[in-house]
Amino acid sequence: MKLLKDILYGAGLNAVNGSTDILVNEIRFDSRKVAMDDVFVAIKGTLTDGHLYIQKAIDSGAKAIVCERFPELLVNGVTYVEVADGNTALAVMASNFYDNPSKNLRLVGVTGTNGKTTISSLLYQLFKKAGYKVGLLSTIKIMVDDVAYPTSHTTPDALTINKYLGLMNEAGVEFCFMEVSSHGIHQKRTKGLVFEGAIFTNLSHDHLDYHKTFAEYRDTKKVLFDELPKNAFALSNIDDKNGMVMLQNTKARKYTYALKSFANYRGQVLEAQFSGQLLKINELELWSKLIGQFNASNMLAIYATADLMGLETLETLRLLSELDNVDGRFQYYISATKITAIVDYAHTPDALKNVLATIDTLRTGNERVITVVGCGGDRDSSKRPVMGHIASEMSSQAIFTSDNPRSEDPRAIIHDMETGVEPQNEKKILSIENREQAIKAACQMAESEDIILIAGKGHETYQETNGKRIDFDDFKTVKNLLNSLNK
Ligand SMILES: CC(=O)N[C@H]1[C@@H](OP(=O)(O)OP(=O)(O)OC[C@H]2O[C@@H](n3ccc(=O)[nH]c3=O)[C@H](O)[C@@H]2O)O[C@H](CO)[C@@H](O)[C@@H]1O[C@H](C)C(=O)N[C@@H](C)C(=O)N[C@H](CCC(=O)O)C(=O)O
Ligand SMILES: Nc1ncnc2c1ncn2[C@@H]1O[C@H](COP(=O)(O)OP(=O)(O)OP(=O)(O)O)[C@@H](O)[C@H]1O
Ligand SMILES: N[C@H](CCC[C@H](N)C(=O)O)C(=O)O
Ligand SMILES: [Mg+2]
Repeated sequence: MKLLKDILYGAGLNAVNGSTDILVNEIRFDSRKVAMDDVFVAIKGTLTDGHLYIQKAIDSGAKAIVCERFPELLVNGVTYVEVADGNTALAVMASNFYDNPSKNLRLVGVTGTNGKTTISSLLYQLFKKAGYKVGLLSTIKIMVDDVAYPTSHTTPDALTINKYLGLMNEAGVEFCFMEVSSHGIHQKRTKGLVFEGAIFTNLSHDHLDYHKTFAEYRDTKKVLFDELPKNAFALSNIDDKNGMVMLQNTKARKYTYALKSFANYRGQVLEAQFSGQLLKINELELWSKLIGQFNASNMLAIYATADLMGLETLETLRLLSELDNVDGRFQYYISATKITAIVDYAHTPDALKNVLATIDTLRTGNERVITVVGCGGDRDSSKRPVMGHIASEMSSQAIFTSDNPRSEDPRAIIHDMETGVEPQNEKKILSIENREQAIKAACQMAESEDIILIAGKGHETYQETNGKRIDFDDFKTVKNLLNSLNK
């Protein structure tokens, strides 16, 4: 139990009705989860408005309500607190509730369209290898040092974030790396966290269903940098045209990294092969098992962060060369007949283009590239024709299929992808709604030395249709199919 007035410290109160000198049990923002003596925070959402459920929360035992406007009828014995913004109040309250755990961590946030999971997971691995206790909040999982927890979001809600940061405090964790998604920033899930640094990777087409315009999407990401304290570091990829924009208004110390332009941390690919690449970072050389220009950029961001956080240079280079790819990011399997199957989480046009360009640089002869790809339902539909175009243009054969159709008709999603295919590429495409059948068709078509790319789902172990998740794993599926087809 905690005192309501302590939890509310800094939450931006406009008005109070009732006493805040009361003990409350838990903070809840979903009336369906409220129990006796909880405080309920009403949030205006995208589908509904938490203010509609205030009475329900009280009926379930809430003894305090935090909201943006008081209901018409106030219930005796319940404390009502009016705040300017429900999401901000929730984040501040969550931080107070768990004793402001971010203050006791060296916390770094990673934002950008692509590369967040790769960079934060590899930073976690790097600092672990260097002997520290480390935390991670990523799309794939949450790590409290060695203990893994499942997660449903890239950047979870503020209560979940602070709960895990609190567990990290208890476990003696010193460093924590977290992905900061644009939804997370927009919904203030990270508000009030004390960051030691922030990293910007890149910005390309995604989530325009939610943010409406590219400028709004960019400005949302920028908020992470605008809110950094003076002693923090702001590290940005200036190969990206929005890299400098991120640094424009920050009070933090500014650092840049780039493969193509002059920057504090400059990188260059000296040599590339399937098993890895040799990079030059400033005047030093680094071997990386991760390949592709985009991973050279990721390695540069990781090296720079380690440097800014005080890790010793030569030790960093040695440990970086040992790091393995993250699950579902360019994860490959070579079959008995030398067909290479690559599973990659490319679910944006830019990522798909990059991964296909990387595959192209690794081709040594006439190998064919067969791409299996779909686009998510209930997500930005404007990326579908663009991804359809890229897959058909950059592959020898593209098979369009389903990738978490959610509430949408999978055939309609595939149709959206098909509209992006140029007439000259039409003969290169095939549409197979069932993802397993699509992968099977790719395996049947492939011959020795050919490359199969299965894009979009990466580490995911499910296919989501109409709110139901069935087990599905691209990597296991392709491996089993290649074996059972004696390929
Ligand atoms: C679009 C979006 O981001 N939605 C998030 C948002 O939900 P919402 O705005 O839809 O909420 P709502 O359903 O309108 O409800 C409003 C409020 O009423 C409350 N409510 C609702 C019903 C009821 O009976 N009682 C009640 O109290 C809800 O708990 C909520 O507080 O707030 C919820 C709580 O934090 C999130 O779980 C939810 O994520 C949904 C499930 C989601 O799919 N989000 C994705 C798009 C997302 O956030 N993705 C990013 C990654 C993107 C990337 O990296 O590419 C992420 O960080 O994971
Ligand atoms: N720096 C980068 N630039 C462009 N593409 C990248 C970069 N890093 C990774 N990718 C591509 O994007 C895909 C997703 O990478 P990753 O999971 O690291 O991104 P993310 O930002 O965490 O994505 P999400 O928004 O889903 O959390 C990878 O599988 C790869 O194809
Ligand atoms: N973080 C991204 C992941 C997309 C992954 C793809 N497999 C899909 O389901 O659309 C999102 O929630 O939009
Ligand atoms: Mg991620």
